Amino acid sequence: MPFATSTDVLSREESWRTLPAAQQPDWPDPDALERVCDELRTYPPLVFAGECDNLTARLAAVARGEAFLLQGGDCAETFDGVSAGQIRSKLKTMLQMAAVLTFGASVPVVKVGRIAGQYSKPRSQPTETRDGVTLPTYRGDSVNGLAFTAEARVPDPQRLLRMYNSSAATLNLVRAFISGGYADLREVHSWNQDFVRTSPAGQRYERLAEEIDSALSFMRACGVDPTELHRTEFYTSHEALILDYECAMSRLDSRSNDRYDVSAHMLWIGERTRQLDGAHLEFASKVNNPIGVKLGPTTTADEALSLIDRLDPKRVPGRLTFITRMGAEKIRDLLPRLVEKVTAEGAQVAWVCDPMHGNTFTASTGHKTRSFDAVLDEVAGFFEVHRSLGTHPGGIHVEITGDDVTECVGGGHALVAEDLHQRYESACDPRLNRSQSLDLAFLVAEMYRGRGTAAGVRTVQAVR
Ligand SMILES: O=C[C@H](O)[C@H](O)COP(=O)(O)O
Ligand SMILES: C=C(OP(=O)(O)O)C(=O)O
Ligand SMILES: [Mn+2]
Repeated sequence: MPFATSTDVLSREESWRTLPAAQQPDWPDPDALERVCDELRTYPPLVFAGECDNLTARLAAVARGEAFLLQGGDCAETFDGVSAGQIRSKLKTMLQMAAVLTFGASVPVVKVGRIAGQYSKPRSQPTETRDGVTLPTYRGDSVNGLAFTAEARVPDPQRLLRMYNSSAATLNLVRAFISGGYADLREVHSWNQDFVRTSPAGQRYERLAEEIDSALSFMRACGVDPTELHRTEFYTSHEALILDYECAMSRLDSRSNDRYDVSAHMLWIGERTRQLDGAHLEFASKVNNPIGVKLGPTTTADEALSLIDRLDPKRVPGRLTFITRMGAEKIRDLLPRLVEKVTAEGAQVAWVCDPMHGNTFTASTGHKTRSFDAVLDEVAGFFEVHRSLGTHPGGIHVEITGDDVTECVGGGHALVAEDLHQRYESACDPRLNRSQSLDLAFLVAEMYRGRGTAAGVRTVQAVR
């Protein structure tokens, strides 16, 4: 029995409750919330502390420059999205992107989904107005409903139980796919079956899959068929936003007596909740999972150093990942100073680029969107900065889906604003669809190999 569940022990670790917690729901009935949290505290962990430590070790390799992080998935998972088809299609897209990056860039890829727990959303505005009616904003399925009705928008703590159950069901299927052979590299063609004929990205992928096949056949012919090729690791992550939930899901590991948030392998703190004197940092500082922090364009180098002191005082490589999301127009100006100061201080963090959240805009049609070119440009800027400083561009953090949605403009099919209404299905931010995601993976692999400057990669894209 790896975890102690005594509430006496748990209550010692609630120091975050004395600090201001941004972006928390206005739960109408605090007693109902408390009853839900009491119940969550009795539930089994979704992940095991040892798995979190394994991910820390993988992220340490990223920080040392020996591996690349691919972190991706929905902006907001939904309870309705917990179906075999949708889970398989998200996993498939991540596996295809990882195959492209591993083979195309010759680097081990650490795969982390925004999955099995990404149900809570921070928002820019507390309310939303449509046709003169003002209601509280949607804060993710863990809090309230997306439907624009007064009833749906009331925060309901019962949803936190559904978050746990939906996370468990999703994770169960992900684990089954991973251990049952679906993620075996020998399946590299089958992930593409429903895709290859219809899409240039699918056709390009098919050619790469053939090369992987040849390489595997060559290795087998040489008598080498290492089991590592048939085993894949896949980890889960989400934003640690609703602290009552995350705290109720924290447990002591009986092996080490260390505390872990067992709702996911990795947690990150968002741009809107990373205040140095706030509750989210306090909570994250008390759990041993690998932690990410989003760094937006207002982040100062001193803030970055203070974040390291708070979250990684022992300087454990792999513990802390900085996920920068500056915007394509700002990254080349703002990132160098952060990286320089952090590097000079001697802290070994993993640097990862989120090219989505600094590049959101409202299209002429009223849809919240992102342009594939801006996404690509931010990644290119990220590579340029790290290359010029001699530091490691450690990965990408992206909002993607396995479905053929029309949420971001540009990419291989050159979607335009007028296309967005066709399949705009995101509950929150616009995601890259499957073919845009694969396009991105190919271009990132080129940048990683050093062949792709920003301009060069844009030319490759234009002539395809
Ligand atoms: O994904 C995240 C945030 O919730 C989102 O970017 C905020 O979007 P908003 O400006 O629509 O609230
Ligand atoms: C809210 C998000 O990002 P950020 O905190 O960077 O705005 C997100 O990742 O969905
Ligand atoms: Mn988002």
